[in-house]
Amino acid sequence: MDVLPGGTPLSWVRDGAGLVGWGCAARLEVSGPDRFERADHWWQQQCERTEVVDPVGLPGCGPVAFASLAFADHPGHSVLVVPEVVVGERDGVRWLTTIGTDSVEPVHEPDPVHPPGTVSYSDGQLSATGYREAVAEAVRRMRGPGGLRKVVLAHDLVATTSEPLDTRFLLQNLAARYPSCWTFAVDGLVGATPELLLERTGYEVRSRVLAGTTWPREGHSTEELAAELLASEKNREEHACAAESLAVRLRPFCSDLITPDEPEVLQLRNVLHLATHVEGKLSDADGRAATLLRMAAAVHPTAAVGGTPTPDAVQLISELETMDRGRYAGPVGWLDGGGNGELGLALRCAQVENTAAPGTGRSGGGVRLFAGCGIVPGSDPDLEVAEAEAKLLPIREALEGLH
Ligand SMILES: C=C(O[C@H]1C=CC=C(C(=O)O)[C@@H]1O)C(=O)O
Repeated sequence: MDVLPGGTPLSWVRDGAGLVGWGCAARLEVSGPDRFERADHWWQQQCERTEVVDPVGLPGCGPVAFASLAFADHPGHSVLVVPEVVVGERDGVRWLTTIGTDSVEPVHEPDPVHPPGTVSYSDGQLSATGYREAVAEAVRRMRGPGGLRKVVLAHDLVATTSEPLDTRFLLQNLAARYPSCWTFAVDGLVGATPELLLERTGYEVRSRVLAGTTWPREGHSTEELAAELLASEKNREEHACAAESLAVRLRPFCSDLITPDEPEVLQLRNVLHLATHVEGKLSDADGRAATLLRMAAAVHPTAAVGGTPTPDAVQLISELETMDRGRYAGPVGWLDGGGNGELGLALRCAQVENTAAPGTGRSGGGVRLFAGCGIVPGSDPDLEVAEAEAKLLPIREALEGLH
């Protein structure tokens, strides 16, 4: 991450390993219900046209596309960026890839990272009060007839910085505080997600499904919070919906799929989640295993970000949230030319929109933060507002440079 120049960096880093990139050798923007399919087709074409010299041969070597897909079929656009330069690290091996040009000065002394100055917050398209009402309405509907088991509702918050935002400031702060999360940046969407939608390495596929949350409270030890979370019927129901949705839709691609019966607890600085690790072996019935984007199209949106049943939940999200999620809660990550890649869910993130800082006459920064919560019939709207606040903390603290 330290090698990234300013501008619009690309990142997918966890525990100091992963990929960072910059420059743009090729770019695709797509939208609509067939965005995954079109992105998949485009990437395969790019790879076919590219002559590759790769003496390293690890996943992530050779040409790479950083991808960030819109949550919804409408509205929202999805982006794939093939950087000119990629620096990667995996299993202690470091490499550098240049794409599309010989003239790039690959790794240079990057310009210094600029702090964002003072940060102020204002309501986004859906305020915390509006969010509470949306959650209460969802609970009312779920307690009536209709059969909706779960819906994930989110809201946004706008942060304005007195100085233009240097994305690297956010990336470095997020990676320092959340090393076990995937710190990502693709086309101005920046975050540190704990949730892995799908990882494909050769014929192996993995997922880390998260749903069901608690957060640190005074007078409660981490062990007490974890035990309470595991025993909470409401959180177990939220989690079961999410784990089921992933497993049921991933299974047709696999000759073997292992889904543990019981969730574990994942502990982060700001929250604790119920977590299920799913592992599978891809089948190659037609001589080729499914591509990562094809599988992502089938599993998205899981009930970690959508709900159960999916069509009703997605409809209710668009009715009650009254905001455009953009690429928040969509798949984000990277793909290589060999079919390997990792796609997380774009959570604990913000969309960077550098704008004029109000009243200063200077160019400052604008960032839209997002956080959402799984709502089930047993949800308490006040607690969901507090949970969303806890999920906004990673970006807020990274913006404010808190240690
Ligand atoms: C939708 C978000 O989180 C999801 C992932 C983990 C736990 C969740 C929950 O307990 O509600 C959410 O399903 C978010 O962080 O914006």
